[in-house]
Amino acid sequence: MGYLNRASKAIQVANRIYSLGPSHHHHCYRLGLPYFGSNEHGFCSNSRNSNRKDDSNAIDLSQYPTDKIRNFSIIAHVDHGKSTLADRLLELTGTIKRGHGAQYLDKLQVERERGITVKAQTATMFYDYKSNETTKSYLLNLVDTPGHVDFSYEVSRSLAACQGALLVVDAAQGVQAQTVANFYLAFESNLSIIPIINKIDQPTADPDRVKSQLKSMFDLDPNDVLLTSAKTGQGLEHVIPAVIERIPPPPGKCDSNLRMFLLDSYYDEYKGVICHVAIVDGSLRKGEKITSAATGQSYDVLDVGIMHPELRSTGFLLTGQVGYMVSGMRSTKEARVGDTLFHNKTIVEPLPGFKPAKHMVFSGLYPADGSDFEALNNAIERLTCNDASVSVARESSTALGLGFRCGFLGLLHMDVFHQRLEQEYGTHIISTVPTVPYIFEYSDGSKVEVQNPGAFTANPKIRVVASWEPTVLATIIIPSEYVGAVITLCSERRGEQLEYSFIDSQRAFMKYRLPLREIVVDFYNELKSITSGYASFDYEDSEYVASDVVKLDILFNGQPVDAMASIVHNLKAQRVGRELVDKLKKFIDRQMFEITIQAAIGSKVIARETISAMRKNVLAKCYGGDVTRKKKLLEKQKEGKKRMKRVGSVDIPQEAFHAILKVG
Ligand SMILES: Nc1nc2c(ncn2[C@@H]2O[C@H](COP(=O)(O)OP(=O)(O)OP(=O)(O)O)[C@@H](O)[C@H]2O)c(=O)[nH]1
Repeated sequence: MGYLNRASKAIQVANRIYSLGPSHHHHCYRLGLPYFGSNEHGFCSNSRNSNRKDDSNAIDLSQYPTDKIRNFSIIAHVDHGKSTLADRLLELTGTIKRGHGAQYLDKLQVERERGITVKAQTATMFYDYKSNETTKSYLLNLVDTPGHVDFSYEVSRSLAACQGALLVVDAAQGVQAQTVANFYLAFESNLSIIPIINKIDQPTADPDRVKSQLKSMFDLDPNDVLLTSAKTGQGLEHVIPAVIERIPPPPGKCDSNLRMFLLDSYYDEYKGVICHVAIVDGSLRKGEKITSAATGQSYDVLDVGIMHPELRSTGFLLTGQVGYMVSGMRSTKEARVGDTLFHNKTIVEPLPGFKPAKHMVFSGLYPADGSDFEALNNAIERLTCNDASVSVARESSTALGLGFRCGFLGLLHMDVFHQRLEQEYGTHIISTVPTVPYIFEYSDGSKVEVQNPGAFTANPKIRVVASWEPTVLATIIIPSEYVGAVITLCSERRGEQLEYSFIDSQRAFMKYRLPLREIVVDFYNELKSITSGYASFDYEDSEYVASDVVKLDILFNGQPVDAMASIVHNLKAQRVGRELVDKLKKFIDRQMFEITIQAAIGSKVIARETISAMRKNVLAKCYGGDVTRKKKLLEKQKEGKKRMKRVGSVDIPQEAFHAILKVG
């Protein structure tokens, strides 16, 4: 986990949540770097100098025409060391002090716990490059990217502002699934790729083997490969010279009208929406008026600058530069990633934008205690300010009351969102079984997309005649001895093998088409466990395929719990129904009356369990009259009650809702 994520995210989080007082971030605003005034005719020449030479902190961006700029990204499989490498490059260029990264404001709790990077960040560095006896100063923009599959949209977003990428591969682990996925993202975007074999200090490092993998899989010349250890510093001195020599400068035209690409945005309590932008053509200055190609909305540019790595106001940004802009947008929803922004009253061709983030996993979120609806509403609103990739719609459930249906990019994205709601906003939530969007066709020819199985009720007049489910194309790389186990797992999950080959004598490469539904629940953990942790896995969205799916209802004392309904493949319905009922039984305490739990498809019951009546008395465990213990126990019971949901007359604990996530 690197400085970039830690610093920028932590600042946002700290300001919003922990009220730490003035942060580095605001300090930087106060430094108020000089504003160079306006110039109608381009800043492309390096003729402009700072008019405030007395300010040693001044950064004069006009000294950096496009040929002195390099924009690049670091891409890698999770844990191959890209954040550590990014930190080292920031240190090497004096952007942060050595060791500063580790001591800097903490990163998000979820990131710390899960060891993943949630959001990509950008930093500008300056480097004096000596070649042929002359020294020239370069401006380098490093765009950090997250590693996890759920966030691959962030990878493609960051690549749009780059002309090159460092492809980092662990010297011991070699090419892994996300190395393949990231390589192709970069390759398809026509980026210059600099292969780096990192962690060469490890005793198990085998750089020659990794070099031949890179050659055979991606046709990368072994002579072009850099060998580094981001830990010991070995080989790092060659990285920036390679960036300058091998990556082309940004291609934009400085004498054209402004075309600015919106890379990302986040919400800052004090400044409002802060946009990360790349200036493709022309230049942008504070005080100008700009318009969004996507919405037609106009804004005043209130502040412009670079991330160095904190926000440093520079008053303008020139062709090819990457930085931030504050423009009085009220919510990150106005800042559409991939949007083109241009000066008012100019006519420009919008840049090719991105596909909007595609929501692949949906789940209902309800307050564990019904009265906390407003608190949950507030928390979700604030959290989505910084994660516009979550879709939110209100819904209500007979079992759970008022709540929200949220769409996520993947299961990890969903988990992270849930965890942040609880950790950062102190909300207690009940989340329903995650589901993927299915398409149903009725006998009258109409089609519906179903994101919420609970709300999908059969209409006796029009029958369902066909159904489709989304699939993914999965890449799996494993040591050859695990091939059999992986093939078994994939066929249990209804996968279709598309490719099977060997990367080298020890590693197999497989491509599968798998129903998204089958990987949403616990696929990755299972894959890891049957391969002793050696499998690497990545996937991309693919088409919908026809599939025989049915709605499975769960009923308590004859009453369906809409939040527990799911859509499952017909062939698996029997088994899933049985497992759900068995599992639920374990979570329901005996109550004053008998409880029946049933799984049903339409009116056909496929599994049934009963819990006989008995009053559970927590105090029975207390011998004698220890008052404090008694009190504690009662408190605990009260706490437990809060997390119960009453369906009809049956109390269902939150754990029961969570437990059923794992079935399927
Ligand atoms: N031995 C050794 N360990 C390294 C080196 N570079 C990074 N690491 C360690 O490898 C682990 C993963 O490094 P990160 O930089 O967090 O990896 P990442 O690719 O950024 O991971 P995500 O941000 O989670 O995608 C950390 O424990 C690092 O300390 C290296 O050159 N040698």
